[in-house]
Amino acid sequence: MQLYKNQQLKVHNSLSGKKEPFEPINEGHIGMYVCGPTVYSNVHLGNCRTFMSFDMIFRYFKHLGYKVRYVRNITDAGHLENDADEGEDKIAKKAKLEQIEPMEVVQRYTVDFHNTLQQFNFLPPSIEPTATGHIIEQIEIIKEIIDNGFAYEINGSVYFDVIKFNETNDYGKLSGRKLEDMIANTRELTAQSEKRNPQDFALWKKAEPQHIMRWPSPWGDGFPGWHLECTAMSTKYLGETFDIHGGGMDLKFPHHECEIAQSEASSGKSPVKYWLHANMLTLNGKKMSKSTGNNIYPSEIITGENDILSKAYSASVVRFFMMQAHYTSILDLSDEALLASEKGYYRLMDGMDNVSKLNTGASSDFDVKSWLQKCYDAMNDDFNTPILISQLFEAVKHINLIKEGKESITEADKTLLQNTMTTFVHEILGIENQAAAEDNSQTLSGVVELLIGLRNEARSNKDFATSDKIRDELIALGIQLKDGKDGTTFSLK
Ligand SMILES: Nc1ncnc2c1ncn2[C@@H]1O[C@H](COP(=O)(O)OP(=O)(O)OP(=O)(O)O)[C@@H](O)[C@H]1O
Ligand SMILES: [Zn+2]
Repeated sequence: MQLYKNQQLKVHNSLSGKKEPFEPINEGHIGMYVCGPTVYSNVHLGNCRTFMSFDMIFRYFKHLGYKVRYVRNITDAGHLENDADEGEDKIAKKAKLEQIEPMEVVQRYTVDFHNTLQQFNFLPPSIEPTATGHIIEQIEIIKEIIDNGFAYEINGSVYFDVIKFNETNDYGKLSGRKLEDMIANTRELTAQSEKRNPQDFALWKKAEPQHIMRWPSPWGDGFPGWHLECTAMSTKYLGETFDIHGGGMDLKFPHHECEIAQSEASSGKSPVKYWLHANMLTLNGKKMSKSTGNNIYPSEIITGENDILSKAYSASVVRFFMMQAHYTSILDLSDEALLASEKGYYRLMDGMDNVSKLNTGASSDFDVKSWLQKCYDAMNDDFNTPILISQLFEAVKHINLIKEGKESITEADKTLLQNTMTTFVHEILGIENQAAAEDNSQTLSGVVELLIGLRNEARSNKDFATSDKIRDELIALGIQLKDGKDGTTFSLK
């Protein structure tokens, strides 16, 4: 795709609070980091919404022709139960509860995360680093921050000195908070706290003897602070200053504020040009959240096994529902909203099926080129997917009128319309045609059954060269045949 289409692309930068023209640091290239999940439990639909917003953004950048390096991490250590650097490590706590190794917890929920995202047709990120794989990098950053005078060691732990940092830098510029207000509003330090000030945050925590996830460091055995992990992994793969940092709104403070402070205190540079924040999915008007139990899991929606919704909804319908809201708006999940999305989804898929069957004429009543521009205008206005979808329905309206013979379209416009619909719906919004996918899988089953029949015939004729050839070539295509007493079955590898 030609780069001219992004000339007007604007993105909402949380740092300035404004929509700004998007200009990458290196022409034609984009570095994007998104905070990944802490893998201590199954991802709920709220988590999925944030990752889906950035999947759509990743897809659009790729479509515009950028070379994108998209880094989304896995937090597999160091995320404590609360923001005050107190409480247990979320993963260690779960491991104790289930009487398994912390790394078994990590593996179990990383697999769940990947499976869930695959169901929703996500593209994999370019790099998916883990926090525990980057301990050395984190220790190096802590040393720099200490050397620059912005952190102190106490009792085997290292804390970031927020008050010292704020003397020369602005702590709070992302979240719009003022340190004086934070100090005024903070409760007194608890007696057992070793921090100099309640606003200080942990870069490194000393591991108590019973803490399993521990690494050696210049300050003794311990583990890294959650905020530091993202600084280490983003700068390692994207550089000291990169284009986009994303995450849910709930991470703006303290997590992202601390990331800025850590970078400024180590490299002296502001780490990110554009901070993008996705808004929350709510249920009954409240944020979906693991800790409060106010949530629904994707598998519960797809199977319909839940007490909240009246029926099951497919992953494609759920994705369509999410894309109908702007990524910076709150979205509430309800049966009515999903039912409406389901109707809309099928109307859109029918429209797309009908385009190819349209009769063409000498002129067009539908100005496809200016419609196409409106689709780009919507996406270039801070990825406005609801406006884009209203444009897609505008096209469906014309498709139906052309089908009924009330309007006409030229062959060239029909091709452009068909290609544009496919591009925006499948490639950019990532919405699949569920029925077509099911049809394809039925066709595949039919073809494999036919080959199994031919192989059986060859075997009964003692033509083993042919029967082995069919089996081996299917294996090469990723299809495994299994002979049992009830006949031959197949599975996809
Ligand atoms: N209700 C929600 N809607 C949208 N995004 C959410 C929601 N809840 C969490 N997220 C996002 O999911 C991502 C993964 O976060 P993480 O694994 O740390 O979840 P969490 O904070 O433990 O979840 P929870 O808030 O449910 O306890 C983060 O980017 C976070 O902003
Ligand atoms: Zn992060």
